[in-house]
Amino acid sequence: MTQGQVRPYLRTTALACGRGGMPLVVGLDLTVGSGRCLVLRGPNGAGKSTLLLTLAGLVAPLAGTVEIEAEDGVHLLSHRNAVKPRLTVRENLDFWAGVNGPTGIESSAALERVGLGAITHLDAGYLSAGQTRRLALARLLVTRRPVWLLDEPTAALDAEGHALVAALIGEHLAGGGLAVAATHDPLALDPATVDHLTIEPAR
Ligand SMILES: Nc1ncnc2c1ncn2[C@@H]1O[C@H](COP(=O)(O)OP(=O)(O)OP(=O)(O)O)[C@@H](O)[C@H]1O
Repeated sequence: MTQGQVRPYLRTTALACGRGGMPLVVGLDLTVGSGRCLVLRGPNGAGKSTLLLTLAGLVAPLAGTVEIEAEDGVHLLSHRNAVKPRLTVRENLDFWAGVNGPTGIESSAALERVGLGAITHLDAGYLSAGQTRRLALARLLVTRRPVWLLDEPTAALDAEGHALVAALIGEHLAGGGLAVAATHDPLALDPATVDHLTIEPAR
């Protein structure tokens, strides 16, 4: 974080969220501060993605509030990778830098970082599942955002990709950011920076 920047935080108060009017998570009081990662766990269908979408403001809460203090907004990495198959890998990233603002590292550096440096010219439609996920991760790097909401960030990634995700989150936290990550995989983060929340399935 640069001097003078507001330290980000995310807070929910008596939050209830769900889909189709059906509550999945109720009475949630959370605070996630700068330098912290909240790891969400729970079985398929418990409501982790729904909670992340609610935190992102894309699904309205059934009750309670979500408060996010962050000067530059939020990144949501969802199941959908938001990759345009007819654009090259590089064009995809430049598109997102244009939409979100090129406030992070250069597209070429971001693509090197996620292991796609040799195929920046390739149409994104030709990427493998793991390569597509890596391209989505590069989007987090080309625009600096203090709050990362990550839904299954390691989905489709190999062992080296899992380590990459842990390293990227670790650097984000060390830079003063915060993250909420839903995952079924182990995330090799510094335990001192991590809090855990298990979402139990609604009865
Ligand atoms: N638009 C919708 N309308 C009604 N129900 C929905 C809608 N979208 C999702 N659901 C339901 O909401 C529940 C929670 O789904 P959600 O994707 O949040 O679970 P999750 O914990 O992220 O699961 P997973 O671990 O499989 O990713 C599921 O039962 C799902 O079928």
